[in-house]
Amino acid sequence: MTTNDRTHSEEERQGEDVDAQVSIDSIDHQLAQWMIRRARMVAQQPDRETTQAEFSRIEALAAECSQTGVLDRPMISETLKHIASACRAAVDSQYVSFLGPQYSYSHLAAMKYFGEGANFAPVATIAAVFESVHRGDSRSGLVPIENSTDGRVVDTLGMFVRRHMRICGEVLLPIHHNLLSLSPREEIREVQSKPQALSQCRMWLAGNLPQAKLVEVSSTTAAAMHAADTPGVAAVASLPAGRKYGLNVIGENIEDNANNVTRFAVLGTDEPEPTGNDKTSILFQVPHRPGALAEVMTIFRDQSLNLTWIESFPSPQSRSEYLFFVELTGHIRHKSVLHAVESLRGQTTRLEVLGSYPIALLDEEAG
Ligand SMILES: O=C(O)C(=O)C[C@]1(C(=O)O)C=C[C@@H](O)C=C1
Repeated sequence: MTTNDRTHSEEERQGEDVDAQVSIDSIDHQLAQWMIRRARMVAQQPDRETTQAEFSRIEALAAECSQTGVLDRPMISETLKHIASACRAAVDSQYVSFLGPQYSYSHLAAMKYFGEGANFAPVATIAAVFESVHRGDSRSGLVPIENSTDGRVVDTLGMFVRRHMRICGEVLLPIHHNLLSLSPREEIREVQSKPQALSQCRMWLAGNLPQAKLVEVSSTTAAAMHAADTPGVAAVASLPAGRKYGLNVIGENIEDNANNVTRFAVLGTDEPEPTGNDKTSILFQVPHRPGALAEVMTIFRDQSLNLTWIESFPSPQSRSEYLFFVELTGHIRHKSVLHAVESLRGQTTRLEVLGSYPIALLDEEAG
């Protein structure tokens, strides 16, 4: 018998004893009292563990408790994370901003990273997320940066170029789009969504609604709101957005690539410690002369750094000059990363280390 088996059988025995003595109502009372006690305890801890450390602890606990076979692991971990984030929000009025309204994919990613109980501040554009964090109205922000089908999110990269902003984490979210409307499919004359979402469903829309006009709006949830106001209009948006606005699901999982995943960057000033599985994001500009970029690339090669992403972006200042976004595995506190950054200083006209943070995994990769 392992320690775990012993713990579980003891818990099960205790569970049976409880069942014999108390009612569900009294268990609810106790749960509520423990939640209040937890929030008070959080308030008394000025040096609280980070949300991500807390969530890792909760994941491990959920995995252990799910072995009883009574409640499954995601149910236990999501509920505990919800309580943990609500306890934080109760004692700390820091906001997380994202491209809203509620139930946009950015909101779903923010809930995955910060927990459902966090204080959220939806805003109307990606630029407004950056401004909110820059002004200090929000402590953190969450922005889409890259999609597996559609590539980089231009609005986000453009804001990194214009605003000095740090990245302190990332979230990977599988994106399953839905066609949502009050009207039946044959009456849909217009499909609205954010350009990225329309692009991720381009083939499905061309094949299934070839006559419909495609209209770009500020977010997928904005599209769902319009579809709820106007018969004949459909939205490409999340299922929770469709539920919120009372829309019918006309088509489910309409993304062209079943493995459609968007990566979100978490904006904020936190500086996560190395975990052993980190990446570093860098933004730089090289002098406008032949071979300048090739020379910079040798710096990464010489330090044996593995580049996981590279994107070029036109400089807003000078036509035909480019900035480069690079992500590499490793933390800025690792010698090889630090040496590379020091060498880059001598060979670039602009250099920003956006941040070092843990590499995100999809739920199925995390186990
Ligand atoms: O409109 C939303 O729901 C968003 O959160 C934005 C966004 C994006 O721009 O990439 C996020 C994820 C999906 O890829 C589609 C849309």
